[in-house]
Amino acid sequence: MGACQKDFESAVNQVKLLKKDPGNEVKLKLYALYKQATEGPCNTPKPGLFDLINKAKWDAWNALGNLPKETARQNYVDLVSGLRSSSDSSSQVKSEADKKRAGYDTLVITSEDCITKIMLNRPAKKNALTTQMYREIMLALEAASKDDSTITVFTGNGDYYSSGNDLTNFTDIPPGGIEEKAKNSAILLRDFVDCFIDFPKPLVAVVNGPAVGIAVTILGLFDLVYASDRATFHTPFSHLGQTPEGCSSYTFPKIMGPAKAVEMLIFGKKLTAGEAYAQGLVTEVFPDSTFQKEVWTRLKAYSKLSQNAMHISKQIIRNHEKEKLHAINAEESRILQERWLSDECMNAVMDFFSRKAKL
Ligand SMILES: CCCCCCCCCCC/C=C/C(=O)SCCNC(=O)CCNC(=O)[C@H](O)C(C)(C)COP(=O)(O)OP(=O)(O)OC[C@H]1O[C@@H](n2cnc3c(N)ncnc32)[C@H](O)[C@@H]1OP(=O)(O)O
Repeated sequence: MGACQKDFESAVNQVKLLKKDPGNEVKLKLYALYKQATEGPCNTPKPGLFDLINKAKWDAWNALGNLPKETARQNYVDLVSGLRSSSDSSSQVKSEADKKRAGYDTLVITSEDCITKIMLNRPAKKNALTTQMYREIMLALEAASKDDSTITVFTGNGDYYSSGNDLTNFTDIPPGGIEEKAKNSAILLRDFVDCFIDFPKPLVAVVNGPAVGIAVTILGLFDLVYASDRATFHTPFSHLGQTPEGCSSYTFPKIMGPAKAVEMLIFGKKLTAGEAYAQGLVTEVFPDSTFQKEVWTRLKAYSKLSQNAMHISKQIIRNHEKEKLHAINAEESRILQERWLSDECMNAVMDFFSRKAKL
């Protein structure tokens, strides 16, 4: 039986009494279901690119498509009921999420010595990027662009930097179907990459281990890339029926020349850290045993340099290409939206999961 208006109103009140912050993804789901249950399908204008929070809310609501109001009401009540039972059973235990900077479930963000560090934090999944993670990274970049740090650093927790897009993003299909998912994912990808193109402060990647897919391509938009000698750089797009993103169709040929870019982006050649350094993708390689110590000593020294001079220098170096990069990003995202619906891509994703199932 569907939830009645009274159940729904009671669930709305219970949300305000939750003991534990349910995290951004759940809050977005609650928001979207609430709007759908009370107002029906989203038909308000889409917020601007830099209005990140309202845009994330709009995306979440819009993703519900034509879900009937009654179903949204029931889903809201079910979600709140699940949150209440998990919060009751875990209230004694301080969860991992509580220890992190509030509001991020998939990242650990710290600020020290004028450096904001954004650490990808799904080590058991090799820091594969879920849709929640893409959104949290955008929010973290927005916050870092405004905080008083001089430098922003990305790194990964565990043995991987990141294994790229989480392939479960392909299996989590909403009621609107795969076409709608592909459309929304292309918007998400475009917005995600735009945040890197526009990021105003020096952006540093501390590549602690292997990097795959979008975790590699986006490096072309970073200002410094430091790599452990354990790191590798792999863009297996053709193996996955996919095509380059992160503006790499432009930045990689520019950085390493077309011949080497083609080896990586079309043929999926995996580079060692030394090879990536030789091609100009990596600024410097360090032995893994001293990697953290050497890199952070260097970054702490850099972070004391004049903040304004560094930011203005970055604008001078990057600004004249921004428009071009945005156009390339839009085109790469548009092409991928089609690719994701192809049999080649679907079969490659299924292969990954069926190989896992056989192990
Ligand atoms: C309808 C359209 C929706 C699309 C939504 C798209 C949103 C934007 C997309 C932007 C475009 C991005 C493109 C890319 O990034 S392409 C690259 C994608 N990545 C991969 O293909 C890597 C896949 N993973 C692997 O090949 C291996 O896991 C890896 C070599 C990374 C490590 O192997 P190893 O044997 O050492 O470890 P495991 O495989 O056992 O991994 C441990 C657990 O982690 C899970 N895992 C790892 N990586 C991923 C991943 N990328 N996606 C999902 N899951 C991943 C793995 O399954 C293991 O999990 P279990 O312990 O539960 O088995």
